Amino acid sequence: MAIELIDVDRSFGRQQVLKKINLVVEEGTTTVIVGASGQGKSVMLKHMLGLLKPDNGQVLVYGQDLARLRKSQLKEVRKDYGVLFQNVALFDSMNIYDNVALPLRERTTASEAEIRANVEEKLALMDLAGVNEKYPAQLSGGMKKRVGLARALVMNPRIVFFDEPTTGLDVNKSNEIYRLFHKTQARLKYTAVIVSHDVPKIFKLADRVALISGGVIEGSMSPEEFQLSKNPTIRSFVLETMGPIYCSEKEERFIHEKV
Ligand SMILES: Nc1ncnc2c1ncn2[C@@H]1O[C@H](COP(=O)(O)OP(=O)(O)OP(=O)(O)O)[C@@H](O)[C@H]1O
Repeated sequence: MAIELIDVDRSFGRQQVLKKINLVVEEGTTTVIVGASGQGKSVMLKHMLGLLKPDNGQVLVYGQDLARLRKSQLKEVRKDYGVLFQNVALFDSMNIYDNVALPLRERTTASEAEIRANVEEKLALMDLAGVNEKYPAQLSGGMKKRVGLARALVMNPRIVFFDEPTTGLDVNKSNEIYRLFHKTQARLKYTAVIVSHDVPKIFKLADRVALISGGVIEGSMSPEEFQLSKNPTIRSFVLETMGPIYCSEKEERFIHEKV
C-alpha cells in the first residue's frame, strides 16, 4: 500500500470539506480523483502531501502517519514524491536545465556529473533534448508542462501527484502529456494520484477512479465499474460528464458481478 486515508475529517471554520474519507492507493497503480468544482479534491491531495493535517483520522504513506512525523521525517517522505500542479511554476530566471536540476541540487548531494546524466535522461524522456539553455518564456505551454513533468520525475519518485495536469492545453497537447505519462510510468514504475476534470479521457490512464462529492468519497473502482455503477451519486456524475453509457446486457451483468 502506498497511501491510505482512514476516516479523514477536515474543516475550515464551519465548513466541513472532508467527511470520513477512506481511500487506498496501491503501489504502482494510478488512482484518478474526480468530482465537481469545490468538492475537496485539492484539499485531499494536500493531506496526502502533508501540507494539511486532518482534524480526525490518519493519512498513512507506506504505513507512516504523516501527522505524527517530525519535520525532518516528513522531508524524507517527500523525497519520494513528485508533483505536477496546474501552474507549472518554473523559475523564469533559470534556464530549463537548472529548473529541472533544482530538486537534485536542493535535496541531494549528487555530483554535477550525476545531475547532468539524470536531467538529460529526464529531458530526453520528455522529447525535450536540446532545450537545456532555453528559458521558460521561450517555450510553449505544452513544452513547459513537459519540463514540469521532467522536474517532477527527476528524483525518481515512488509517488507522483498530478493536480489538473492538462489544464490550459489544447486536445493535442493534452494527449501528448497523457502519452508521456504512460511512457514514464511504464519506465519508472511510480504510483500516481491524478486529480482531473478531463473525463472520460483520464479514465484511460486509471486503475482506480474515486469520486468526491460533498466531502464524501463515493467508491474507488475500475473505470469500467465506475461508468456502470448503480451508486446514484456516481451515476449522476457519469451522466453529467459523459452522457449515457451504452453496453450490452452481458457486459453490464459481468461488471456488476465483479463489483
Ligand atoms: N485554506 C483554505 N481555507 C478555507 N477554505 C478552504 C481552504 N482550502 C480549500 N478551502 C475550501 O474547501 C473547499 C474545497 O476546495 P478544493 O480546492 O479542495 O476543491 P476542488 O474539488 O479541488 O475544486 P476545483 O476542481 O475547483 O479545483 C472549497 O469550498 C474551498 O473554498
